[in-house]
This record gives sequence, structure tokens and C-alpha cells, in this order.
Amino acid sequence: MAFFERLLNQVDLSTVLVATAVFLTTFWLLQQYRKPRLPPGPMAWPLIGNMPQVFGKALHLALTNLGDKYGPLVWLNMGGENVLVVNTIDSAISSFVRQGRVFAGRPKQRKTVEVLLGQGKDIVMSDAGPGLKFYRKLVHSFLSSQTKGGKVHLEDMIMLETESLSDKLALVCKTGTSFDPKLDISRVVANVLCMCILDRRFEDVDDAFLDQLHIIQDIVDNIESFNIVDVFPFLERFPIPSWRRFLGSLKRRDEWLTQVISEHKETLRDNNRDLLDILLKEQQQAKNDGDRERLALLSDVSIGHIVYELFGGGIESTTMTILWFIIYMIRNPQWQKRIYDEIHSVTGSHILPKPFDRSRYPVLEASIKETLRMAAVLPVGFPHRTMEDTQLSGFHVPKDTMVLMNIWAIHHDKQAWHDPYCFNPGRFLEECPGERYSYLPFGIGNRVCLGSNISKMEIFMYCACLLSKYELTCPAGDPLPDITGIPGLTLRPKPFKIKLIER
Ligand code: HEM
Repeated sequence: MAFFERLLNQVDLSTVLVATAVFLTTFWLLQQYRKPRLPPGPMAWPLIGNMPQVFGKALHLALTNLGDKYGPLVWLNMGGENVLVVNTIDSAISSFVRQGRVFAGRPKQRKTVEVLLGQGKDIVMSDAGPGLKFYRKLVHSFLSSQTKGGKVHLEDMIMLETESLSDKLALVCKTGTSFDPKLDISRVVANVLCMCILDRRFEDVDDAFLDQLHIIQDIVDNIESFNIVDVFPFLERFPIPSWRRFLGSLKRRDEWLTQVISEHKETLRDNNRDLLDILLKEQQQAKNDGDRERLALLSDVSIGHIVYELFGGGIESTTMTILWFIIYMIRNPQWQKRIYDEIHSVTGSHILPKPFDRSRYPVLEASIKETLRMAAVLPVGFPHRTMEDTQLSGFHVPKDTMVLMNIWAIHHDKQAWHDPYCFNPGRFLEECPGERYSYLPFGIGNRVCLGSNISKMEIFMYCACLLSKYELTCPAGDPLPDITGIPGLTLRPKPFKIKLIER
């Protein structure tokens, strides 16, 4: 005791305060050192997090700006949810490929998705796991069997639709009128997917087709923008107009699918007409085997979701790509002429290329690749989720983090591309040596797009059809079509009209 009394008499108050401050600072620094280091990002506000940094702006552009400031990985908090943004090809490979399984989850479901799926399961919104693996394998093996060379069926389907597009273009060109190409393009895109998946096609003016297009649009709108019911689920009992409209669309989708599935069941034969036949036969097999697990994955509702997702998702992204191609061609007539000359030097006349001959048309192929780079139709892909705690480039990434692959930023990375905002198909023609392929329009890793090959074939044929006979222009007096687009889950071009001039 005497020792402490003597010590206290010798030490003045300021010394005690300094020592305490040093102790607390050291303790805090040690705590910080031991705490897992998260990727860098802007400071988050209580409750709203980093909403102000992205609110009211196109998401892909806001995230790209943050990437310029904070680097390849950006950490955000969106209304309480951890979000990691991946802005470069190297970090995309490190996460989605090298740690493919960990980064393959999908975010937790919200009310819109719950209602969209009902009792069923699907591919796009399903978490990684044996069910998803089973679905992906089935769909992948079917689609790749269709898109490999020598499959007369798919080639015939695409040629048939190309001819129907060609007839339509000839008709419009003859009348000399300008027109919005969206409906004609989406119809031929839809017909190939629909034939492949459901063995049916839509006629030129078909109310059933228009109805399905509206339903798809409504579903996409509701998924991409939070419906008020997602925020306050109890509101689903109230007559909120956007929610009622969404439910109405789902009812019409379900009626259509029930009809298509029951017609297929009644006419099921040994040979497979389409993907739906394959899924229904798998269902039958699971019943025969008494395999309850597989049967649960193959309920009519789940089969309906899978076919509708492939059909709806495929139409939207493929159509948007072709519309962007038209826009870039109108704005860059020198590339139109090069493609026209290429088609004519290979086929020797107005004859169209064949879907499996893409390698013979490098200029057209390069222009399509450059369109996919510039437009980045799915600018931030579909959100992923980490399935467990992990490390990425020396940073800690906790389980259940939402991960956004910023395809837009990767496609416009100044380190990888010279003048990235300039449309230049020469990049894919070895005319710009040294440019790195910071390029993943169809995603990468375990959740990579399942329809890339079929959509590439469709895009190639319809773009060839447009350019093999006509010069694409905008109507006299109209400004050039805009390249900023309408942001959302997909980046859609603003409505525009074209005029065809026969060459
Ligand atoms: C130009 C056209 C297309 C583009 C740019 C595109 C792009 C993409 C992208 C970026 C993803 C997200 C990958 C991820 O989550 O990491 C995706 C997923 C997907 N795509 Fe495509 N896609 C196109 C056409 C199609 C077509 C025609 C189909 C169907 C036949 C299709 C079916 C799917 C499916 C089912 C998924 C989800 C895969 C999963 O969640 O495991 N896509 N696509």
C-alpha cells in the first residue's frame, strides 16, 4: 500500500491522462488490426447506408464512378445489406471463377420473387446447390446439342425466321416508311426460342405474342425495381395498382403455361420435339423411379418457371442486343458498308449466310462483339451472394454479401481498352494489338449464361439479314438514335425509328 501511495504522490494528473490515452489508442489500433479488413468504399450513413451515392443515377454508372475512386473492389451498404462491387476482369476471375462455388449464390428472396415463383423452383433466382446443378445440366446439354454444327433443326428454324424478317423488311422498304424495328426483331427472336423450348411459333400480328411480351416486360420491371410490397409486405392485401398489375400478369403467364404443358403431356411421343418434352419425360422417369427428391424439382410449376425464364430472359437480352447493333450501325455507316461488302464477297450476291458459318464473316462477328462490349446489355449481371466467409485480394468478404459483377465497368476499363467509349469493331479484328479482352457479356463462372450460343446464332443471322440488302439510316430530320439507354436489369435503347434504303 505504501508503495502505491508513494507512486501516486510522484505521478501528476497529466501523466495519468497521457498514459491512459496511449493505452486506449494502442488497444483500439490492435482491435482494428485484428478486425477483418473489408474492401474500401465510401462511408455509409446510419440506416440508409450508401443509398445516396447510387440513388437517382443509372446503377452501372454510379458503381463505375465509385470504382474509379476506390478501385477494383468497392464495399457498400444498401439499406442494411452488405454489397461488394467487382469492377475489373482480374477481380471477376479471382471471385467468380477461382472461387466459383463461394460466389455462386443468389440474394435472399423478397416478396416479388416469392410471388413470381410460388411453390415452384427455377434457375435464375435459385441458390447454388444440387437442384440448380441438376437444372443447369439438363438445359445446357439440351441447348448445346441444338447449337452444335450439323443440327439441321435449329438451323432450319433460324433460317425460317430470317426469311420471315427479310419478307417484312422488303415490304417496309417498298412503302418507303420509317418504322420502329423492336416488335419485328423480338418476334423472330422469340420464335426461335419458342420453337426450341416449346415447339410453337407466333405469326406476324399475333395478340398472344403481344400479350406475352407485355407480361415479360411487367415481370422484368417488377424484378428490377423494388415494388413497394417488397419493402412493406403487409401491403400485398391492399389494392396497390402496380402490385395488382403484376399479379394479373403472373395469372396470364400461368394460364398460358398450364395450357402449353397440358397440350405437351397429351402429345408426348418417343422423339423429343423441344426442351419441354425432355423435362416432362424426366418428370415421368422420376415418378417411375419413385425418386421423390427429383420429382420435387420437376413439378409442373417448376418446369413452367424454367421454360418461361429461358424464353422470356432470352427474348429480352437478345432483342436488346440487336437493337443496339442497329443503333451503332446507323451511327457508324463505314462499318455497315464493310459488313455489306464482306457478306457479298463471301456469298457472291444477296444470298444470306448460314447460322453455322459465322467464322467466314469476321467483320460482322467483330461488330457484334463490339456491340455486346459497348452496350453491356446486362450492365451489372444478376446479383450474386457469397455462400460463406472468404478472402478476396487480401480483403475479408463475409457470408451473405450481395456481389455485383459490374460488366459495364469491365467493358469500359481504360486500362484494358484504348478509347473504351468509341465504337470500334477493329478491336476484335487484330487491328488494335495489345488490347486485353476485358470482356464478359454473358457473365463468367458457375452462373454463366446458358443461352449464349443460341443467342449468338440468332444475332448473327438477323444482323446479316438487315445489312445484306439495305443501308440502315434514321428518318430524315430525326436525330441519330441515342446511346445512353434506359437503365434497369437490362440496358434498353430508347425507342427509335429506322428507314431502309435498298443498296
Ligand atoms: C445477348 C443475349 C444475352 C446476354 C447478353 C446474356 C447475358 C447473361 C448474363 C450476364 C447472365 C448472368 C450471369 C451471372 O449471373 O453471373 C445470364 C444468365 C442467364 N442467361 Fe443469359 N444472356 C443472353 C441470352 C440468353 C438466352 C437466349 C437465354 C436462354 C435461352 C439465356 C439464359 C440465361 C439463364 C437461364 C441465365 C441464368 C443462369 C444461372 O442463374 O445459373 N440468356 N445471361
